[in-house]
Amino acid sequence: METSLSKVNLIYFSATGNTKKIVKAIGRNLEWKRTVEHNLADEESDLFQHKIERDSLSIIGVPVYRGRVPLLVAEKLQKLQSDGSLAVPVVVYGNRHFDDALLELNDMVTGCGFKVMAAAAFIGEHSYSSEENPIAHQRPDKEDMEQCRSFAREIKIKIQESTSYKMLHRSRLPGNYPFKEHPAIPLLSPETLVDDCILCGICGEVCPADAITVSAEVLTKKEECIWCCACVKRCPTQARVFKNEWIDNFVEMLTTHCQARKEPACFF
Ligand SMILES: Cc1cc2nc3c(=O)[nH]c(=O)nc-3n(C[C@H](O)[C@H](O)[C@H](O)COP(=O)(O)O)c2cc1C
Repeated sequence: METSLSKVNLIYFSATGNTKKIVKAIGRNLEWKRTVEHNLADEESDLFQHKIERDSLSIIGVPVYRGRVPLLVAEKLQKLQSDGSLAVPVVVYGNRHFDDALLELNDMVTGCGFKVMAAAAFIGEHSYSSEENPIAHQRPDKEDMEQCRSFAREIKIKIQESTSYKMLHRSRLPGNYPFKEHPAIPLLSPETLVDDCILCGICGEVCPADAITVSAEVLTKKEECIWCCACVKRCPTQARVFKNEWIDNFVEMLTTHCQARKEPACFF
């Protein structure tokens, strides 16, 4: 690719893998010589140690939680520093809505010193989707991947056509400021069915909030749990379950009202 940009950063948080898939698909289709992946859940990441290179483009992806950027992710994002390098904020939501999340991510990214050239909202399987209650089940799918390709193509054209990079103005993004409040939620977390648990430790490894410790039994710190369901989705014996009245009612609402397929939205 003929451009003065030396590098693409793929920066994401992705508890159940959808955001990662989308960000990587956009990155792949940019076909840059040098592409570096950074997982925001990785505490050791050198991402926070120095400013992002000025001649780089960062695709920054986060999932939508309750119409916002998840609090845990917001804390991490605030530590990023840029000197005016280009960024593309991307949110991934579970076919309900992304509400204020893209506008919020845009504001965070500009607050860190990035210049936003484009943004997008994609759809991924809902964290509470299951075979019995499918919500955006198995998305992103082939069509979503195709949309990642055309989004990347448009970014590429924009970069190749101009050296001054016309920026995306926040007024083009859906969402309202002040952002919707983070609602108060009950102190709940997935539980372990002791008879089915083989103490393999995978739930502890995949938990992005470090809420689970596995030794002679599985211990979950409810106050740390972000309800992401990574432990539920990755448990090899289906021993982790998130079933309670609150979640069951919520899943019923999603299953009833969020079946109509939503499509990705891209902004330039
Ligand atoms: C606590 C929580 C809140 C969520 N809130 C929303 C929401 O407001 N709108 C929506 O459409 N999806 C919502 N989702 C679904 C996720 O955005 C969706 O599953 C996304 O694909 C997860 O991305 P990941 O696989 O990268 O973690 C929520 C999921 C969780 C765990």
